[in-house]
Amino acid sequence: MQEHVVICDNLIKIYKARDLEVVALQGLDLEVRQGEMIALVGASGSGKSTLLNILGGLDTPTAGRAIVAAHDLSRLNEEQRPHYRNLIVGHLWQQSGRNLLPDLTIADNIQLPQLLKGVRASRYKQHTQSLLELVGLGTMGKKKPLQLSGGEQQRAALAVALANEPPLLLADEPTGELDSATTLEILAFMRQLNHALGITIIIVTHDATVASLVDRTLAIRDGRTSTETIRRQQPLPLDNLHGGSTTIGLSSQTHQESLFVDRTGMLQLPSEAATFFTESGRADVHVATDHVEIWPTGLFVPSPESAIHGKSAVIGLSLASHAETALVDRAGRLQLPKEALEQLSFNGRVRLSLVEQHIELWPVQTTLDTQRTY
Ligand SMILES: Nc1ncnc2c1ncn2[C@@H]1O[C@H](COP(=O)(O)OP(=O)(O)OP(=O)(O)O)[C@@H](O)[C@H]1O
Repeated sequence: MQEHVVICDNLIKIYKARDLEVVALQGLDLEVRQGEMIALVGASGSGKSTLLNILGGLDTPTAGRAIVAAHDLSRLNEEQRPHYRNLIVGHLWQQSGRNLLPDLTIADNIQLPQLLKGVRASRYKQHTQSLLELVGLGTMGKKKPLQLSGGEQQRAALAVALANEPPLLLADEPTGELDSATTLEILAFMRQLNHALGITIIIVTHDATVASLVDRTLAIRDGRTSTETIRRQQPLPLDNLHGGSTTIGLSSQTHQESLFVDRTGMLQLPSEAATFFTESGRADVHVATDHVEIWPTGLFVPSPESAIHGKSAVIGLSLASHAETALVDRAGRLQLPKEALEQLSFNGRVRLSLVEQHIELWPVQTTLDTQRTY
C-alpha cells in the first residue's frame, strides 16, 4: 500500500486583519497517497489557495495537523522552512512571472534551486540539460522566458519545479492563462510526468476538463472537503447508472462521487440535494436495512411497525409519540445521527443518490486502495 504524502487532519486557518477574522479553512481533512494526481475544485473563496499555501510552506496552519512527506508543517521553524520549500515541494503557478525569473535564461532558472540546495556545478549542468529534454525544451536553455510561448513557459516552469526532485508538486491554476489546446497539452504532460516519475501532484483548478483527467477530484466548500469523485477503473455498463456526479458534472459511468462525512456525522449536501430541504430546513432520517434515507420532513411515511417500535435515534423516545428531524442549514449541512453513521459502516465517505422526493446515502465500498489506475 502506498504511503500518504499529504495528511491534513482537522486543518484550520484563520486570517486576522485588524478586528476582522476570516475562517478560510474550517476543519479540513485530506489524505493523498504517493503517486496520486488529484484536483481540488471549489467556488472562489472556498479555501483552495489557502490550503495550497499551507502545503507549500508559504503559510502556517492556525490549528490542526498538516503533514507533507513526514514534515509536520506546524512545527517547521524559520530555518527549516526554506529548506522545505526548496526540496520537498515544487510549485507551478498560473502566472509565468511567478514561476520564472525573467532576466535569467531558462537553464539558469532551472539551475537556481539546485544551487540553493548546494549541488556541485558538474552535476547541476548535466541535470539541467536532462530536465530541459524531459520537458521537451532541449534546445531552448539559452532563451529567456519571454522568448517562449505560454505553453513552453509552463513546461520550463515544470522543469524548475522538478529540479530538486520533490515528492510533491503543487499547481495553482497552472493552465489559467493558456488556450484550451495548450491546456490539454500541459495537463497530459503533467499526467505523463506523474506516471514516469511517480511524483504526487495536486492541481487547484476551476476547469472541469482538469477534473476529468485526474484520479480523484475533491470539492472544497466553506473550507472543508465536501465531495470526492473517483475515476472508475472500468466504466460501468449504461444500464447500471445512478445519475451523474452532482459536483463536477462527470458521468457516473466513468466516475464515482461520494460525500465526506466528518467524525461527528456532519456532511455537506451538494446544492442539488440541498434544494430538497430549503423550504423546511428539516429532514427525516430513516435508517433502512442497507442504507440511510433522508426525506424532507413530513414526506416520509414510516411503516406501522417502525412507528410503534421505532425509537428516536437521538433522544430514545418512541416514534409513535415523537417525530425526530435533522436540521439542514442554509449551506446544506446536515448532521447524521449515530445510528445512521453505524448503518453506513462509516469510513468518512458516503455515496449519494438523488431519488424522487428524497435522497439516499449508501456505504462506500471503494476506497482509495481499490481505485488506483496505475
Ligand atoms: N491573506 C489573507 N488575509 C485575509 N483573508 C484572506 C487571506 N487570504 C485568503 N483570505 C480569505 O480566505 C478565504 C479563502 O480564500 P482562498 O484564496 O483560499 O480561496 P480560493 O478557493 O483559493 O479562491 P479563488 O478560487 O478565488 O482563488 C476567502 O474568504 C479569502 O477572502
